[in-house]
Amino acid sequence: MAYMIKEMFATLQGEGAHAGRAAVFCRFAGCNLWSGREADRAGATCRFCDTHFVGTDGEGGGRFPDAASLADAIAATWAAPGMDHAFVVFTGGEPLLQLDAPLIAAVHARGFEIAIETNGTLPAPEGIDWICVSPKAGAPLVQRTGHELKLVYPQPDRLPETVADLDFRQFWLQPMDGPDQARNTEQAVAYCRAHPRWRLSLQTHKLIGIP
Ligand SMILES: C[S@@+](CC[C@H](N)C(=O)[O-])C[C@H]1O[C@@H](n2cnc3c(N)ncnc32)[C@H](O)[C@@H]1O
Ligand SMILES: Nc1nc2[nH]cc(C(=O)O)c2c(=O)[nH]1
Ligand code: SF4
Ligand SMILES: [Mg+2]
Repeated sequence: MAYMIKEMFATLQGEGAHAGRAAVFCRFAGCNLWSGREADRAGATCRFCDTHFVGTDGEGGGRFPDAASLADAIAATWAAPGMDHAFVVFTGGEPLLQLDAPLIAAVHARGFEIAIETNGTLPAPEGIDWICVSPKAGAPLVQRTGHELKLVYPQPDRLPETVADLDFRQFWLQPMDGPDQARNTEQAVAYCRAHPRWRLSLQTHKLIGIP
């Protein structure tokens, strides 16, 4: 099948357990919780999104006709000289609308470890090495296992208590970026101090001005 990619770039993972690690980010176009149009934001299920994911017009984006062509592009974007610790993060938009077994196999064959950032509303296929689920208020949580759970905070209708006992290795609170970012960060710090299962995830790429 063809894959629609908004953008693809080499950077450091900014968030969560792998923060600071070199990675290719492959951002799929489209999401099931928001159209991506500002006019629709107020009526969307997910209203705080910080990302442009409509279309295929970004740096390194495009329509890739098959898994081999997309995996080749990901390998060409990897910026280090060898494939030691090669790492790709599939994100979006919602990557589980498109990520499938042929693409996982093709990217593994080129030497990558595979991570995903997902809203958890769709089941993840087998073979992903690191699953980060970020539950959203008002959306079903289908993918209830994984490696890290990263909750954007605060979401009054998706409290940390409702997901803290799911089968994940690590639990992160990520302050919601936007007009209340400073207050949201204070509240996330307070929550982590009172509930030590939870760690603070800062969006470090934004702090240092890299993509
Ligand atoms: C843009 S989303 C794409 C992947 C997937 N759709 C998801 O929501 O997990 C990537 C990550 O950014 C987080 N995120 C989106 N908007 C944010 C915001 N305003 N502040 C903090 N984190 C945000 C998401 O919760 C998710 O963990
Ligand atoms: N550097 C960097 N780290 C990230 N971690 C998750 C991101 C995302 O948009 O999914 C992201 C991103 O957009 N850039
Ligand atoms: S689910 Fe993810 S990509 Fe979709 S609107 Fe929400 S944060 Fe953005
Ligand atoms: Mg981002």
